[in-house]
Amino acid sequence: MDKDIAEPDPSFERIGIEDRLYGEFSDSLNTKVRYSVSLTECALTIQKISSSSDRNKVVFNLTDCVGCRAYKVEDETDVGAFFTAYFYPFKRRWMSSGMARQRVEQCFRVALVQDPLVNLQEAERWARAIRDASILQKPRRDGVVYSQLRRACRVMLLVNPQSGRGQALRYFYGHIEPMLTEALVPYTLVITEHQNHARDLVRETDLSQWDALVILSGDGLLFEVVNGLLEREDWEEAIQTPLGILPGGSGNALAASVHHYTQSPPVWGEELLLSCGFLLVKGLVSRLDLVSIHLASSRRIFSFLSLAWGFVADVDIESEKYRHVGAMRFLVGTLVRLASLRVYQGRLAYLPIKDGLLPNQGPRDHATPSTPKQGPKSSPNQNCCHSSNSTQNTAPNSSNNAITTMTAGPRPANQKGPPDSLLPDLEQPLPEHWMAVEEEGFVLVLAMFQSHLAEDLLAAPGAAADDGFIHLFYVRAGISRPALLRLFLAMEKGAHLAIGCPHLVYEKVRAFRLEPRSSEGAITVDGEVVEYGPVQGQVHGGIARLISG
Ligand SMILES: Nc1ncnc2c1ncn2[C@@H]1O[C@H](COP(=O)(O)OP(=O)(O)OP(=O)(O)O)[C@@H](O)[C@H]1O
Repeated sequence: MDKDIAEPDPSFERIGIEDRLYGEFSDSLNTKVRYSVSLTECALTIQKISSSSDRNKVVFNLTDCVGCRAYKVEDETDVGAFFTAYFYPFKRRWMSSGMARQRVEQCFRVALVQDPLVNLQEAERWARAIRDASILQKPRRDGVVYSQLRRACRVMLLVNPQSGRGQALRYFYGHIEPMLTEALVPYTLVITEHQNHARDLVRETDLSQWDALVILSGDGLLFEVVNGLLEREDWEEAIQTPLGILPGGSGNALAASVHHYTQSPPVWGEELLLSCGFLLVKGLVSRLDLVSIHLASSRRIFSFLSLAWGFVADVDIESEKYRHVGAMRFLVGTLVRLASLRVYQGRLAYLPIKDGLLPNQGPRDHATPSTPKQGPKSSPNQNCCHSSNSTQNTAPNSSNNAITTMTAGPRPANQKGPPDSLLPDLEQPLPEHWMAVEEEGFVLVLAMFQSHLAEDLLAAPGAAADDGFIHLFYVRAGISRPALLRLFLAMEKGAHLAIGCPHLVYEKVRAFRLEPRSSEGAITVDGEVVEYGPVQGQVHGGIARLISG
C-alpha cells in the first residue's frame, strides 16, 4: 500500500531550485499594507514593502507548512482573491521556557488586475506552488526513506469520547478538524460507543476504502484496532494499513514516543496533540514493531507498547482512579504505591540479542551502566535454560546475526497473524540458549516496545518504532523506596539508566517468558489488564505501519 508522493505542480518545477516565485500582495485585512512574497523550494519569505529593515522579514520553512488554499470572498464588488498558508513552526512558549509547535496563518490579497478571475487564478497558482513545495522533500533516517500517504488520503478517524478526561471530542473539533481541513485531508469520523467497537469495526470493514486508520484516544483504542486487524482473514495485508495516533487518553505513550522519534523538544497535553496532528497531516509512514504475547489460556494478543508485571502494572491499574489529573496520574500512583512496596516471586527468561555471536558466547549485552562497576556480586544471576525436546535450527537472520530459532512456533487454533518462530509452547521448557534470570524476587518487570511508558515517562530512551527489539527492564528485590522513587523521577527525562542503580537491569531481547509464582499480582499489556499467569512474547520487527515523522 506504499503511496508515492503526489506529483508537484509542473509550473513550480520549472522554477528550479535557485529561482523564486515572487509577488507583491496586500494584507488581507488592510490593503494599504503591502508585502513582497517569495517562494523557493524550502521557504516562504515575507517582507513588508515599506520597510528596508530585515527585522520585518519573516521566513517560514516549508517543512512546517501543512497546506495552502485560494479563495474569493462573497463581496461581488471586490475584484481581489486571497490565498492563505498554514504553518506549525516550533516557537518559544509564551510565559514559559521551551519550544512547541504553534499554528501560524499567513493570508494575502491578490489584486493584480481588475479581472476577478485572473486574480483568483493567480491566488490558486500560489496556493498550489506552496502546497507542492511543502511536500517535495522526503525526509530520511539512517538512509531509510519514509513512504508517504498519498495526498487526499482517506482517513478513518476513531475517537473514544470517554478517553482520558473525556476531552477527546473537544480536542478533535478544536485542533484536529481545522488541521485536516487546512491540509485537505478527507476523513470520516467514527465516535466509538463501547468497548470493542473499534475492534469489531476494523475486523469487518472494507479496508480498500481507507488509506489510514487514526485513533484519537488513549493507547487502549489502538490496541483494539491492531488486534482487530490481526484477527482478519486478510491480516497480512490488513496490518499494512498505516495507523495514526493522536493523544486523547491520560497515558498517551505511543503519541509521546512518536513525538520523541522526531527528536523534537518534549511536549505534553495539547501541545503533544498539535505535534501528532502535524505529523498526521504530513503523512510520513514508518514501520512499527509488534510483539505477540501468549497468555496462559492459549490466547494470543498483539502489543505495540509494553508488558508490565509488579510495580508498574500495579501503578497503572491503581492510578485509574486519578485519571482526572491526566498524565500526572502515574506520578500520583507511583507515590501511593511506594508506600506499600511489594516483592514478586517468579521466573524470567529471555532470548538475548547477540550481534554476530551465538547466544551464550561473548560479553553480555548489559546496558546498565552500573553493572560493570559493581562486579559479579551485583550482577543478576543468569543461567541458560535447558530444553529436552525442542526442535531447533540455526539460521542467520537478515542482519547476519546467528539467531537460533524454533522450526515451528506455537500457533493456537483459529489464530490469525504471524507465526512465532522463536517461542515454544508456553508449557514447554525453553531452548538452552535462552537466558534465565534467577533472582530472590522482583519489584517490577517491564518489557518496552516503544520509548515512552506514558507522556512523561521515557522508559526506553534508545527505542525506535521499528528497531526490532524488546527493551526488557527489571528491578530486583532489595531496592529501597527512595532509590525506586529516584528511578521514576529520573525516567521523566530518560535518565534512569545513567544513575547507577544496581537493582535495575536492562537488556535488549527478541523474546521473553515470565512465570509469576506469587499468587496475587497483575500483568498489563499496553496499559490494559490481561489474565494473570505465565506469559511469553516475541517481537515481529516492523510488521505494522505507523504515521510518524
Ligand atoms: N464510548 C466508549 N465508552 C466506554 N469505553 C469505550 C468507549 N469507546 C472505547 N472504549 C474503551 O475504552 C477503553 C480505554 O480506552 P483508551 O485506552 O483509548 O482510553 P483511556 O483508558 O482513557 O486512555 P489511557 O489508558 O491513556 O488513560 C478501551 O478498551 C476502549 O475499548
